[in-house]
Amino acid sequence: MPARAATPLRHGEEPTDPSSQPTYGLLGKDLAMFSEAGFDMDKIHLKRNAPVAQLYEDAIKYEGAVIAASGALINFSGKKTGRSPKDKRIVYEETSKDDVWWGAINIQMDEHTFEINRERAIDYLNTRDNVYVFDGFAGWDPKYRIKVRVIASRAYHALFMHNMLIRPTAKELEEFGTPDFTIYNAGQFPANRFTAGMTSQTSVEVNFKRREMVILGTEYAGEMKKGIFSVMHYLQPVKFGNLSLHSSANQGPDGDVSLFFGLSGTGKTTLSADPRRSLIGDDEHVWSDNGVFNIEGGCYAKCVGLDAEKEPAIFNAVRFGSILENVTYDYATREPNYEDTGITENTRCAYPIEYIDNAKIPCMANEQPKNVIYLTCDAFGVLPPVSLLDSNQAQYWFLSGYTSKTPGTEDGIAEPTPTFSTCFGAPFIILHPSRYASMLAKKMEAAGTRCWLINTGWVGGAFGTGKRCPLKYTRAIVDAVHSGELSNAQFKETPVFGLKVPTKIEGIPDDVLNPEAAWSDKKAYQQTLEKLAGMFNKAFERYATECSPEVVAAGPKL
Ligand SMILES: Nc1ncnc2c1ncn2[C@@H]1O[C@H](COP(=O)(O)OP(=O)(O)O)[C@@H](O)[C@H]1O
Ligand SMILES: C=C(OP(=O)(O)O)C(=O)O
Ligand SMILES: [Ca+2]
Ligand SMILES: [Mn+2]
Repeated sequence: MPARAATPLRHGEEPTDPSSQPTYGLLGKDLAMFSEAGFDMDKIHLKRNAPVAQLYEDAIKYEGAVIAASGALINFSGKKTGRSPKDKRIVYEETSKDDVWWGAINIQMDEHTFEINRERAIDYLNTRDNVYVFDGFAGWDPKYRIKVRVIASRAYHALFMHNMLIRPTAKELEEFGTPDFTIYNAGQFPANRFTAGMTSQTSVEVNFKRREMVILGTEYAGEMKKGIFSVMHYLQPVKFGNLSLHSSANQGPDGDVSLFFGLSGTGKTTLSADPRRSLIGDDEHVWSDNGVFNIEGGCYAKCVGLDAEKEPAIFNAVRFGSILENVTYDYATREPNYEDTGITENTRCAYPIEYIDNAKIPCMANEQPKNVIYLTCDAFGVLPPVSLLDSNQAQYWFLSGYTSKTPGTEDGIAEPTPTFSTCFGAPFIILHPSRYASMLAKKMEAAGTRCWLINTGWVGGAFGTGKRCPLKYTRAIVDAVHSGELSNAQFKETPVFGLKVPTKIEGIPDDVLNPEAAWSDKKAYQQTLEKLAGMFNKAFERYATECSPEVVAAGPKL
């Protein structure tokens, strides 16, 4: 932690010279940078890397935040409580245009429109009394990390990125210099719908040439962390030859590393917080020649139904410094109500990674992953809770990215919605999926990594009739992967999908392991299975020319 001011303050006092404090002020050379960017430095009160308590006080004073019984800060993100993928754009410019996979995920924006929106964001920030800056790093490996600057209108957004980026030491902050990437977050201030190319009041846009991101018309804090993830999904492969991963990662007592891929809400954060293993990170990683490193300095857990018994590590991370987003609370006790989905089902908590007891700091491992786990949330309830994939299947399932979108994580999603989210994170990829997939296949082959498919979604019937696979069973399956029990198991191949399913796992009822047995209506099971297989075949058509015939053949057979 950086040093604090030497002069003790009395109640209500502000430091007379905030710039004398390394954690708070700005040096002369930094100030010039802000003036050049268009900030009205005579007018706004710019707070850089402000102390956590100061951000609390400002969020309470100006934004209506409250303090929860455990000391966490409860905040609300306003109208938007999930990401807005339809409003995300990438600037079309000569330095990156040949690498970007243009289309519905990476929607083009022209340079001029970006500049209009950037100016609009800065003009809005100039109308504020307080503007918050957080300078930090993305990427724990010093060789591959980038310097990120966040400029925001809300204290809660600064605290969020304080938690989610890697916090600099006082010395690193003093020597920070020019950032590699800057986010201008104007929060609630809308885009102008009459600006060419704007289709709504929300705009989240990335410009690789200017190394900037602009956010207008959404206060959902997740846009910032996933925005930096998109930046890393471009920079790591293109500039460093590294593979960026939408996965969590942890490490066992013998050093073995596991990666858990999965779209939002499938279980990356929950399953990687494991008392028997140290946590490397819950969401965004990079696989380099040296091993695996986390991009972030914190975690962003879903809070719906959060329970002290079932998820103790996450429950106990909700304390002073953590941000609860869109969680309601009891007025008298200030206890959060994790059952209430009145605002959104996508309630969240953002906390620094060291709030998890067995976090591995620095968050990296000089080991090639031994196990890769694909988490799929199958809303049809026909995929087995666990199966072993061979290398062709591993590539096929990664490109397919079959899962479901969970309620609330994206604007407009109200119930689990089946989707093919390539690379288990389509909204965040920048390059063509086959570039990530072929890097992954090479790395897994070189390291002899095993690949498992785990269905954290429905069992015994589809969403509506079946139930979500109980967490205790999924945890038992993950334990069986790590203990080696599953490597030595007997497997049986399923019809249609050709998945190798273990015939027995300690602690898991046989009818859970075998989805057909779990469905009471066998005919409905068969029909649903075939329907899903048809969806796979259709979805894979677009990748058929991008991979080998063996990979294409690893799909379902009807
Ligand atoms: N079998 C299961 N496996 C994993 N998560 C489950 C399971 N059943 C219910 N859940 C719930 O689903 C959610 C998973 O969310 P999370 O771990 O935050 O996903 P991600 O990190 O991939 O976005 C949590 O609220 C968790 O309690
Ligand atoms: C934060 C998000 O995802 P995840 O649950 O993967 O962290 C998100 O999709 O907005
Ligand atoms: Ca101005
Ligand atoms: Mn997560």
